[in-house]
Formats: sequence, structure tokens, C-alpha cells
Amino acid sequence: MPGPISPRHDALDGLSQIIGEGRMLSDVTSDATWQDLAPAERATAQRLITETLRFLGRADYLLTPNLTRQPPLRVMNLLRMATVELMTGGAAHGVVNEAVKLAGRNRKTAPMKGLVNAVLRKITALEPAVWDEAPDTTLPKWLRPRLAKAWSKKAVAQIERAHAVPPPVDISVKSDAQGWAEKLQGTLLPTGSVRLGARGQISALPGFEDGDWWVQDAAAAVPVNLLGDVAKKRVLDICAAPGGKTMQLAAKGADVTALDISETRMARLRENLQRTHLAAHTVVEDALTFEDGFFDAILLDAPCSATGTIRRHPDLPYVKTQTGIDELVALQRALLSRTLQRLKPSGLLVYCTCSLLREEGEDQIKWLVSQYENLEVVTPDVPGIEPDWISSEGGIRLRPDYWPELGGMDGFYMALLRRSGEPSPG
Ligand SMILES: C[S@@+](CC[C@H](N)C(=O)[O-])C[C@H]1O[C@@H](n2cnc3c(N)ncnc32)[C@H](O)[C@@H]1O
Repeated sequence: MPGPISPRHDALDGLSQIIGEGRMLSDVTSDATWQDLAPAERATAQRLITETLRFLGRADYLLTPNLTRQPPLRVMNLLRMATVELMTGGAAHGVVNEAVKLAGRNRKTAPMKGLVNAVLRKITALEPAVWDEAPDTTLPKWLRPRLAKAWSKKAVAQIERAHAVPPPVDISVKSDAQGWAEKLQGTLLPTGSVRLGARGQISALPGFEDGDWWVQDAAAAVPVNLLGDVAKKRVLDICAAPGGKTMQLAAKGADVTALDISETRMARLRENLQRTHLAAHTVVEDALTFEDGFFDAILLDAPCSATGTIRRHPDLPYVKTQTGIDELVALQRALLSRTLQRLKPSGLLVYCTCSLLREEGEDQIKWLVSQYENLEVVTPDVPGIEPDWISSEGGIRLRPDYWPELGGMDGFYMALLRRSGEPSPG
């Protein structure tokens, strides 16, 4: 009898779909087979996938010397998952036995049960220090050289090390950040976000149900701060869903119009507004065709490669390829040009992306000011930003390896621009 199927089986299936087929983890887990799992089983399988992906570079580093040639992908993934479990505290006997059993369940992998057993026994004999010292290679092959060129090889090694640390949970609060930091046993970060201490079910924490705060990475919360006092101002939040920045703007008293092309994502934004008792006008439309009114300030959180969020989404390196980056850069430019048409004279514009690529950040702002007269980059004046995070064109570059002692942050780029008069193409 093969015995009951364990979450490791679902995790292995999921890993094969992510690494083999380039599917996002969120897509995999929304499949009917996953929805039918008991919540605890689903959570375990999801954790196994996330941790295997986070430490895949280290696992391969340990496995490679023990393999004469790379086995089929499913067997390799099984070895990776078991190696990560073994080296992060899993009980040796149980993990190895489960892995051998899992290999035996599948006709194609069954002949390799012996190999799985032999290789994993060697892994169990390794000293823990070997794991800690193994190199982290969390970035995809196409991205590493691009980032090394932009930020240096040393910075890339630091970024990859930061990706291997499970990300903390940050929240943005409506008010009294210090009070909430104390109540939730968290830390008030220099930029004003609260970093939660103890882990647990987020929705069960005080203040969640009452809508006093929402989850938002500290880096993602900075762009709204660049706009300064927005109370009573007409602000257009372009590419707004699921609404982290919309809620910040509304909580600061702005008259917000939140625009997004996706009805499904806008539904989540509306739910978020409802829970937090905050208000915004919502518009589901392509920003490239939107032409309704003029605004004191506009925030454009443009669609991008999301390469700044790999520590939260370790599946991204297997899903995103460099194809598509040029199209994103072109879309960001089109959105920027369109956005300017909706900005009042003297209005403020914040452009931001959760990307680590200069092409989607610094280079876009250089391009924008070269194209339009009467548009100036304004030096940011917000709390918690270190002087060397300000880039040469006047934007802010945030990277996952910043704040290492506090637990890091997502990668982000943002710039504040002011329009004086009509911005005519230069
Ligand atoms: C980075 S996410 C936005 C995150 C959001 N600003 C927040 O803080 O929660 C990018 C969003 O851009 C939207 N989007 C992509 N292309 C768009 C377009 N042409 N017009 C409007 N929204 C678009 C996507 O649906 C997605 O919700």
C-alpha cells in the first residue's frame, strides 16, 4: 500500500510546475487540486515550495558533488526539497524515508529510489556550517549580469544573501505608528512603517478586523510619502490595485481616484477600502485611454518586472524571463506620457516601480525629463531615507540588501517630479 499522500507530494508537483513550466506559485495554488486540500496541508505544501525555491542555490551547491549527472527534473526537485528540509532542521530519518517513498510513487521516478536514498544519506552527514556558508544564487541567469553591471558584483551577492532571509511582515497604519508598534510588539521603522515581531495569523492580530492597518512592505510605503501633505488634494492613483498606496493616500485625507485596468484586482482594492473604512473613487479602465479631469498630484506605480520582490516571491526567477522587459519599458513610457496630460500646472507626479532594473527606474526618469520641458525632478525630503539611496537624477533607489540589521526591504525605485506650466515634448 502506498499510504496517504503527504503535503510533500503536492509540494513536489508544485515545484515541477514552477521550475519546469514557469507557472507562478499563486497560479499553482489556485488550481482545484490545491483548493481541495485541508488548510494545514495546503500551508505546509506552500511553505515547502517557498523554502525550497528560496534555498535552491544552496541545495544545488550541496547536491552537485554527489551526483554524477543531473537526474530528471522531478527527482532533482525531490532531492532539493529534502536537502532544504534536512539542512533547516528536518528530522533526518523522517525526511529521507518520505523522499524515498515519494520517489516510489511515480513510475518514472521509482527506478531512482536507490539514488535518492544514497544521495540524501550523504547530505545528512554534512556539518550545519556547510549550509550556512553555501553561496546563495537566487537570481536568474539573465538578471545577475544586468544587476552586477548596474549595482556591482558585491551588491548582487548582498542582494542574493538578502533574498535567502524570509521577509518580515510590515504594516502601514492609519495613525499612531509608535502606539501600534508597541501593541503588536513590532518595531517602528525609520520610514514610518511598523515591522511586526511575532509571527502568527495576520488577520487575527488586533486592529486588522477594525481596519486600523494593512500589510505593505516598508519600501512600497515610501512613494506616497514623497507627495507630502495631500489632505484635500485631488490625487490620481494610477495602477492602483490592490490598493496599498490608495489606502495611504485616503488615510492622509486626499480626494483619491484609484484607477486600474483589472476588474478582479479592483475588487480586492474595494474590499481593502471597506475593511479600513477609507474612501476613494474607483475606475476600471486602461490608463492609456483615461482622460477624465486634472489632478493636483498623480502617483504612477507602473507594471514592471517585479524583480525587487524576489525575496517575497522566490518563484519569480523561474517565471519571469528577460523577454517582455522591453515591452514593459515601452508601456511605462507610454503611461508616463499619458499621465502628464492629467496633471495640473505645478502638480506633483510620483513614478515608482518594484524593480531592481535601472531601465524601469532611473533611466525612465532621465528619459522623461529629456522629453518634456517644464518638468523638474524634486529632491525627496522624507524621513528614513539615507543620503546614498538618492540617485544621480534625483530619485530614490531602494534595494533588498539595505537595512540588513532590521531585516531588509523590497527593491523599489521612485522619483518625485513637479510640473511648471504645460509640459511640451522637448
Ligand atoms: C504594481 S501593481 C500596483 C500595486 C498598487 N499600486 C498598490 O500599491 O497596491 C501594477 C498594477 O497595474 C495595473 N495595470 C497594468 N497595466 C495597466 C494599464 N494600462 N492601465 C491601468 N492599470 C494597469 C495592474 O492591473 C496592476 O494592478
